Amino acid sequence: MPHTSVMLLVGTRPEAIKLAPVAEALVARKMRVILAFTGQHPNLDPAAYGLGNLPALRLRCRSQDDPRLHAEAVAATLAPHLRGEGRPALLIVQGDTSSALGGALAAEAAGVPLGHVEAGLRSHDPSLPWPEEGNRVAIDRLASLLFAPTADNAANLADEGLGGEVHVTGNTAIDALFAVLGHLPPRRAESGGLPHLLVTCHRRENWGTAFTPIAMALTELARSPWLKIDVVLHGNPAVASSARLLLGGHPRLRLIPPMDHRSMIGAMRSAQLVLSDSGGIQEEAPALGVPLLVLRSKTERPEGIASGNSILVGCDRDRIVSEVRRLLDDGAAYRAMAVPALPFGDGKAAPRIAAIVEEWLVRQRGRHAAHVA
Ligand SMILES: CC(=O)N[C@@H]1[C@@H](OP(=O)(O)OP(=O)(O)OC[C@H]2O[C@@H](n3ccc(=O)[nH]c3=O)[C@H](O)[C@@H]2O)O[C@H](CO)[C@@H](O)[C@@H]1O
Repeated sequence: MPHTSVMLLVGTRPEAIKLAPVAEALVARKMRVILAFTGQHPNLDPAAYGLGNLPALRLRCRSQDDPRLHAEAVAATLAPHLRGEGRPALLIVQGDTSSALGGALAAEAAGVPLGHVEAGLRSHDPSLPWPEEGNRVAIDRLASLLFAPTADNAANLADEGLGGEVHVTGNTAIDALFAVLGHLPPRRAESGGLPHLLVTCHRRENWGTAFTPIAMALTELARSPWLKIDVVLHGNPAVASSARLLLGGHPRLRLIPPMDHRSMIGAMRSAQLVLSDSGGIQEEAPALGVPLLVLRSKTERPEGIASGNSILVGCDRDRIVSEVRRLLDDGAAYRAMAVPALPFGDGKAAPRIAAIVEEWLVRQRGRHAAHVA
């Protein structure tokens, strides 16, 4: 009997956000979906992402200081679930986390075909971001089905001459964004309030002392009494503590606890400018038409820069301060960046992925039947 279920592996908040539309689209095609939560973000609530009603495994792998250990723990804990009766026909992982790498390694060990959502993103520098760039390359090598968000991502995969099938689908982040926008009230016209900066910063390369120049830039900007600055803390206590240490108690810098996705999109939509090192926010900001300054020296998402919605400012204090001031002073430059654009997808990535998976499963069953005959 061929196995018919599709397993989706979820480790972190962005994976839940980006795989929820895929789960919904697979279920809409009457496929059997099972979720596997690795525990990388231990407080992840499936119901908050619309994933509460599907059968789920909880692997409870604690996040580790060394991401390779987490990947190994996920691989070892997941592997038994990929064998025997519960064996899925396909394991789908998303993005570049240690959980996703662990899932890919478990699939390889158990001989379960692997699908990779968000395949082909490359910074072309294994150290930036580390370990994510290496994770992406390793996962793509193991995948049979590679769902590349953009044509550039597919070109990266073609350059590497991989064995799996590559499909350009768009990024499911935009599906998730559109679903959230459908639940938000219409955007209100400018109320004449203070210009508002929204900041997130959590990538490993900006942890600890590396956060200091960013914190100094924010403190310098906060000298302007006409500017409102909100810094959204990350759920990882180690990351949030740097922000608390360097920015806590400042009268004009507000530190906000992590928000649910809907509140986060609402906050982005009402900000003049977003400063962030997040991958997902690089995808969402252009679609919202909110100019974004990317707090990284390299990005695997150049599409947002090419569309004119984002600028790569790195982590230099003076550069961050001067770019923020320039955009707030120069109305024409600001308006040029504030034109909504969809360089990462049209919001229909998940139905495309589900259709490809269904067709692929039919082909696999055909092969199995031919083999048995
Ligand atoms: C190196 C790299 O870039 N890797 C990325 C990394 O994720 P990331 O950098 O995108 O991570 P975050 O910034 O945590 O998540 C972003 C999402 O969270 C929402 N958000 C944010 C703050 C909040 O308070 N509430 C929220 O709801 C926000 O709107 C957005 O949707 O792993 C992903 C999975 O594999 C990969 O796709 C992705 O390459």
